[in-house]
Amino acid sequence: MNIAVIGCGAIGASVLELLKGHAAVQVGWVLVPEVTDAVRSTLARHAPQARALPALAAEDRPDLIVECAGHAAIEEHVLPALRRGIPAVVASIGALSAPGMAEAVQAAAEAGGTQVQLLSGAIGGVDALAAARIGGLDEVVYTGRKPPLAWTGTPAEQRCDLASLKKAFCIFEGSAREAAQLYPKNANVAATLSLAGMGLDRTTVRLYADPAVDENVHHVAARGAFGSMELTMRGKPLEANPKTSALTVYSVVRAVLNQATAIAI
Ligand SMILES: NC(=O)C1=CN([C@@H]2O[C@H](COP(=O)(O)OP(=O)(O)OC[C@H]3O[C@@H](n4cnc5c(N)ncnc54)[C@H](OP(=O)(O)O)[C@@H]3O)[C@@H](O)[C@H]2O)C=CC1
Ligand SMILES: O=C([O-])CC(=O)C(=O)O
Repeated sequence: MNIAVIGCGAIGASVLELLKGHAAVQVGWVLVPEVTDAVRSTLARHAPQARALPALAAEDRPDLIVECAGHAAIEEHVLPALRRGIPAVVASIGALSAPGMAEAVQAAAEAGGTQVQLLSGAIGGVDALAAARIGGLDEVVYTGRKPPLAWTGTPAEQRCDLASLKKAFCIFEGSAREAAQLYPKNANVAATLSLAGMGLDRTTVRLYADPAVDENVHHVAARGAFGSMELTMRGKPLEANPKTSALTVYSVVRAVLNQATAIAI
């Protein structure tokens, strides 16, 4: 299988490293806005066969595109690939909270006769929640808690002084749709849980900057016809980006390998 990886940041570089040497999967393309020295160096170490480009050319036809770049990459790369019939796996789930974007993704996949897989990323239990939805859900509440540093460059900076926080501070309470729009790099899990469960407008989200934690802590509680579930993930952040949990990388690699092996789990 010859794949294109979109993004070569904290997730993309780690994905390239973990896929290196897998006989069944070759990375043929890495799509980035600009081919910097850092990108060249990552490719030299982990994917020397790959070509780094700002976009696929018309004659480039990967078997799968793997998005780990950010919300803008959905419109820029994923929609055109889907329309061409190239399947995709996507990490930036929060992008689907923008008006009309979920419909655009669906229309592009249908036009190309292909499928896009929304990855579970930093959270677990998505399988259980999506199954529970079939029977009917009454409530889903997601609470995300990250160290103050992980909220730099976000609207949380206007809500509190992140550097001097002494105790947990609730920087957001509202719907998953609003959370994903305000915190595109920190609320993909909120969007994932709501797309699997009760939808972007009916899923309650609370986000905390918490100096007492050094991991990215995700808690989900759900009730419905199936019974109830409660799950806490304590994800180790990636060194290259404290906003992102390492499990996101493993989730991307799992999805790619599942497409290339005889038994998928
Ligand atoms: N589902 C989940 O649980 C999670 C999802 N995510 C999603 O994954 C994304 C990437 O995370 P992470 O690797 O930590 O972020 P980084 O900022 O470390 O890396 C992003 C990479 O994508 C590139 N990029 C940005 N925009 C585009 C674009 N339009 N087309 C192609 N490449 C682009 C960047 O290039 P440059 O540096 O040149 O801008 C950079 O190489 C996040 O923005 C988030 O949306 C993250 C964590 C969890
Ligand atoms: O990686 C994480 O812990 C989750 C994350 O950033 C997000 O939900 O966007």
